[in-house]
Amino acid sequence: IIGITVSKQDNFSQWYQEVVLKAEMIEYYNEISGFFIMRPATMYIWNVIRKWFTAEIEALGVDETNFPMFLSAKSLEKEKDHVEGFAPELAWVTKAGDKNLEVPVAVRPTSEAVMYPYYAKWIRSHRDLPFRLNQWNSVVRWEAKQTTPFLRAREFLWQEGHTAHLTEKLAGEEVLQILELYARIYEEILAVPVVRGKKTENEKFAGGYYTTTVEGYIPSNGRGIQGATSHCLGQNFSKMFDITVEDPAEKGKHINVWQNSWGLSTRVIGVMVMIHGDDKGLVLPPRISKIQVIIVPVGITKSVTEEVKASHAAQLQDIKKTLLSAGVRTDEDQREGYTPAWKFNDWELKGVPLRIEFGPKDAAKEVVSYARRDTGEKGTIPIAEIDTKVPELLETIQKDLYTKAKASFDEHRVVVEDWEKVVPALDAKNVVLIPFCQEPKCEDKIKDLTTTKHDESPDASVPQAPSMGMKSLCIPFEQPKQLVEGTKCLNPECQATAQSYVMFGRSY
Ligand SMILES: O=C1CCCN[C@@H]1CCCn1cnc2cc(F)c(F)cc2c1=O
Ligand SMILES: [Mg+2]
Repeated sequence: IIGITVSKQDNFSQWYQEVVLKAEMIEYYNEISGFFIMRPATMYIWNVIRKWFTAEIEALGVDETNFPMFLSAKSLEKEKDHVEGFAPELAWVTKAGDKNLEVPVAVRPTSEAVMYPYYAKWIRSHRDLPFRLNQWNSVVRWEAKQTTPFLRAREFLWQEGHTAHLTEKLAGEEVLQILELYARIYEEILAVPVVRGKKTENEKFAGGYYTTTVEGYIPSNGRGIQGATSHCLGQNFSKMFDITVEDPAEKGKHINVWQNSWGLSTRVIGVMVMIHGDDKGLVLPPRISKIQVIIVPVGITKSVTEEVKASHAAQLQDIKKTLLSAGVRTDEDQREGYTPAWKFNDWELKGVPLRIEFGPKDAAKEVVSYARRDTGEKGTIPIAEIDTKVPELLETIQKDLYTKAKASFDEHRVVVEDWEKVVPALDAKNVVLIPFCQEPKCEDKIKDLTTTKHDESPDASVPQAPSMGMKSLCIPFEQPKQLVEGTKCLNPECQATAQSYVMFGRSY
């Protein structure tokens, strides 16, 4: 096994590709670019998330559904004004066998247009509300930009929830309930901190009314990344698709329902890899690690007597059984012909959070030796205490991973109230919180003003690589501080009054 050949610091994008490949999470689908094969290590993580989220939304009264994967041009037509921007991403089927299809069909990039004609049919009375369906599937978006595993693929797994409510208030409550579930997936399961907020007009889903989002931060390049979105669609789609109920307050009157749609995709796995991984490879939070503890036998040299070998082997089995019955996902590495060191590297590459080394010396002292994957810390635990100490250690690892990532995000999320300090802050791998007027045109201008074209650097001898401008990431629900009355928008070319602090950054 050759490990990761580049350092995360020096070559982040190659580091990332090597980690997802060598940790056996992904295989490139070489037949067609932009598609990736998700292997068991990935599907284990996705299924932990799916099980947890399914239980939570079932408790909210959401049912599961499964709609066809193809869209007719006719139903796409209904949402044409906001879909036109997406048209280049649509994949079309034009033939079946050697016959052209009368009417080409599109592969779903999302399922509003597939589902909502049937919402119109099924939702008649206010007693049908709230109407809530969720489906787990894959969608296809023929991305033009460079693709990368998990973060930007032409097909990805996600869940898409689509709900209908009687009032804006009821819809709004659910939008935030789901957003909080997304935040918990990141924070409690993936040990990744996120900022909760609302997208600006420029960044929201154009077909919707407003978009709420959880935003992540990638320390390696200081970029923001959209983690998952929960949209209130308002009555936009119920007007397009004529989804109405009789007004309970006024007989004969019909009202368009208020809808939400919310989605979280396998992108979450890429975010987790980028944040926790290191130069030895993947680092998995215990909550999502298929193997939480790997036991590696050590010290079985030629000089060890058969008798010691036998008792050591028996004790190792006891240790494994004790951990398994303590609810720890435990395995042993008995591969012949590989040194312990080789095995250590292999399991470190695959991100197993805790290694237990057990040899005759440990047996004699009635301890196990351990090594934490996240910090490398080593120690020993009395065999008599492993059923409590090992689960505790795994919990500590989960918490420490989150705490470390949270500290990094908090340190690199800075309030900037002097325009000159914005680009330097971005260059120092920060996302910034600036007083902002929230005008779309102003946001476009800010992106422009913060895009440094090459050769604009002071001494042209060192042509500064062009760096992308900053986009708005979200309007944080939790504002960093009270905005002083009358504060101006930070954009020097804008005279408008700032509405709030808005988080901006270079982003994925
Ligand atoms: O983001 C979500 C959550 C789950 C349900 N859908 C919403 C909005 C999806 C926004 N969106 C996102 N991407 C798209 C790509 C396309 F090619 C296209 F035709 C339409 C879309 C498109 O509507
Ligand atoms: Mg897109």
